[in-house]
Amino acid sequence: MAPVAVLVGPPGAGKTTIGEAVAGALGVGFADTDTIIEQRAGKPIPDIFVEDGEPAFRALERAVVAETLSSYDGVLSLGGGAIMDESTRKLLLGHTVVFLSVELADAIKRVGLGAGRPLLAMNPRATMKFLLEQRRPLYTEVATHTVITDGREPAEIAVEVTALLGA
Ligand SMILES: Nc1ncnc2c1ncn2[C@@H]1O[C@H](COP(=O)(O)OP(=O)(O)O)[C@@H](O)[C@H]1O
Ligand SMILES: O=C(O)C1=C[C@@H](OP(=O)(O)O)[C@@H](O)[C@H](O)C1
Ligand SMILES: [Mg+2]
Repeated sequence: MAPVAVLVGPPGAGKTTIGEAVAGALGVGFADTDTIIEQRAGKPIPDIFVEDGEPAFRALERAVVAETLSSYDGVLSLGGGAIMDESTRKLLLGHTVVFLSVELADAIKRVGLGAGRPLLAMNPRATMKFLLEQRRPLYTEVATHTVITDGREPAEIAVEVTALLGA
């Protein structure tokens, strides 16, 4: 069993929003690893970062991604930093992976002051700029498809992603 598609990209790319819409269009389930992590931890992501630390979040994330990649058959959205882990990147090989790309201006507009995203809690613009530069090669490495989202409405992006999945 494997997800119909795995969505990756930086915070604000629209992985959660587009993933839900694509799953709806395909008539399949939708899962977001961040939601599963919150359920497992019994608390929201910012609380995990504050109380347990980022390494604890990343360990939980690695386990949840590995599990869902082998057992989930709907559309799966990952958290933006999941691809930082080398073992996760290896596990993505052979999957249909859609990189939703977004540049700094739109990413910042979409995440605002970073509420709910602990990495962006301080200096959201500078942090986002750094994350985009650091991670772009990794998103590209794991992607089988890339969809540009800047200046586009979610509905239009979802139609493009659904079409490239052959549906
Ligand atoms: N193409 C888009 N245009 C404008 N706003 C968007 C777009 N995609 C997502 N958003 C908005 O940006 C915010 C972040 O989207 P989300 O799906 O949570 O992104 P991600 O899961 O990649 O971090 C949400 O408020 C969402 O409604
Ligand atoms: O970029 C990151 O490292 C993170 C992105 C978040 O998910 P989104 O990309 O859905 O915002 C969430 O997993 C966590 O706050 C860490
Ligand atoms: Mg998300």
